Amino acid sequence: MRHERGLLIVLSGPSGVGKGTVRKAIFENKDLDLQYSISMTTRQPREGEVHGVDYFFTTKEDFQQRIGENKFLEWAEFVGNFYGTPIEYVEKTLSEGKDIFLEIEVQGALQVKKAFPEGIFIFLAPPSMSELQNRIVTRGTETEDIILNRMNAAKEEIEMMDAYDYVVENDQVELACERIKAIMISEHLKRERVANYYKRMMEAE
Ligand SMILES: Nc1ncnc2c1ncn2[C@@H]1O[C@H](COP(=O)(O)OP(=O)(O)OP(=O)(O)O)[C@@H](O)[C@H]1O
Ligand SMILES: Nc1nc2c(ncn2[C@@H]2O[C@H](COP(=O)(O)O)[C@@H](O)[C@H]2O)c(=O)[nH]1
Repeated sequence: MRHERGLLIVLSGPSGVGKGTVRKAIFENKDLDLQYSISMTTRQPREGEVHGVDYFFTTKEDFQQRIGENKFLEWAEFVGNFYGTPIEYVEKTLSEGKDIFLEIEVQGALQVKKAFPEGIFIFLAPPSMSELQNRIVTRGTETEDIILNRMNAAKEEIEMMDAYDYVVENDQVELACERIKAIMISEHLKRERVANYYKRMMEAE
């Protein structure tokens, strides 16, 4: 039996920890029937990024107008750019009983937790700060200044780990994926058990 609304899963953590890499690996498994929430950003596209696949790229003016129109479930300014989760797709997906997966930074995740306390909040943690820096440098997409700012943000973000339901270390991509899949399966089973229990109670009355 499937509960009526889908699950909202938030994967968060510092820049460069591997959220995108792990998320793409999770989405390779089509059995999970998971929808990805494509964020909107004012950041310039990186080489190879596609509008409507990686992000919806937009201007600061358009982003600010959307904030005024309450078009975001959450939004945040992160190291000089705006990022936000379009609310309409999230609501539509959940109301169709499908699970939705958000990959966002920490300020945004905490906003979502207030709006959706029933969501599943997963913090992806690096094996060490030096490995985090190594990953973001090796990715080769950011300037030295931006890397420094993102590493400074990472120190504050790591302090918020306690606010999450789960902490998953991304030591190896395959292991991190397996841990996240196990969390999602276990959360589904828990909700099904609760729903079945209530159904039995109602039938017994
Ligand atoms: N477990 C891992 N071991 C080694 N390298 C990894 C691992 N996971 C990801 N990486 C590498 O680390 C770099 C950063 O990964 P990725 O872009 O997925 O991070 P991110 O958290 O999505 O970053 P951002 O928040 O800036 O978008 C990439 O070059 C990726 O290949
Ligand atoms: N609060 C939000 N954060 C988001 C969203 N989409 C992505 N992000 C996070 O921003 C940083 C930087 O991303 P990058 O692509 O410029 O490296 C990273 O932690 C993303 O996960 C969002 O909609 N809201």
